[in-house]
Amino acid sequence: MVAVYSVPNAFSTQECAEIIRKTEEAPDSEARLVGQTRDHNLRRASVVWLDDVPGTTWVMDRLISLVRRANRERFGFDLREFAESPQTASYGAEEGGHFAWHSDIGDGPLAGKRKLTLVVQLSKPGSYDGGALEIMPGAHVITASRGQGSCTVFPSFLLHQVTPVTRGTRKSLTVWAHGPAFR
Ligand SMILES: O=C(O)CCC(=O)C(=O)O
Ligand SMILES: [Fe+2]
Repeated sequence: MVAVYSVPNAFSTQECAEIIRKTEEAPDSEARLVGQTRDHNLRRASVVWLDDVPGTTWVMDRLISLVRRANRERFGFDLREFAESPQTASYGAEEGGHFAWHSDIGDGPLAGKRKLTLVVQLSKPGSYDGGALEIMPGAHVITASRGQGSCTVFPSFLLHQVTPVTRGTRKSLTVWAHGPAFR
């Protein structure tokens, strides 16, 4: 089984631009980690919760159908709900934007039920350097497509990272699908 499922052009260039424009109008918060700690060595990014951005229901609808498709075609996990708002993250070179190796499954009531993680690349690949999304399903690291609008889905327990952004800004959109905890 290939551990990472990807869909190129899951969102069009215009749709990515629309999501960026709408989230930039919303106030952002410095990224908090699973468990609400703030560890800048682990992650530096600013985050907007999509539920706080008006007029983005269509985005959630698209994300849900992408997760359903990935789960049907690849993972077959017991998924029950989308218990957390999708999150847009902005990783800027000036702030040293990055997210070190981590798993998305945490101790909290919601983070403990995460089963699939879906990430959409919102930025044009040439607009930033670094900022690669890397996933480690085993001995090898898989680098997610950088294509704007591409979507990458993987089990939330897999270690993954965003390498430091060294030029420009990388924006991404993440959503989790939840279900009974893995045993
Ligand atoms: O921005 C990304 O590509 C990954 C985000 C992430 O790993 C997370 O929010 O848990
Ligand atoms: Fe993550």
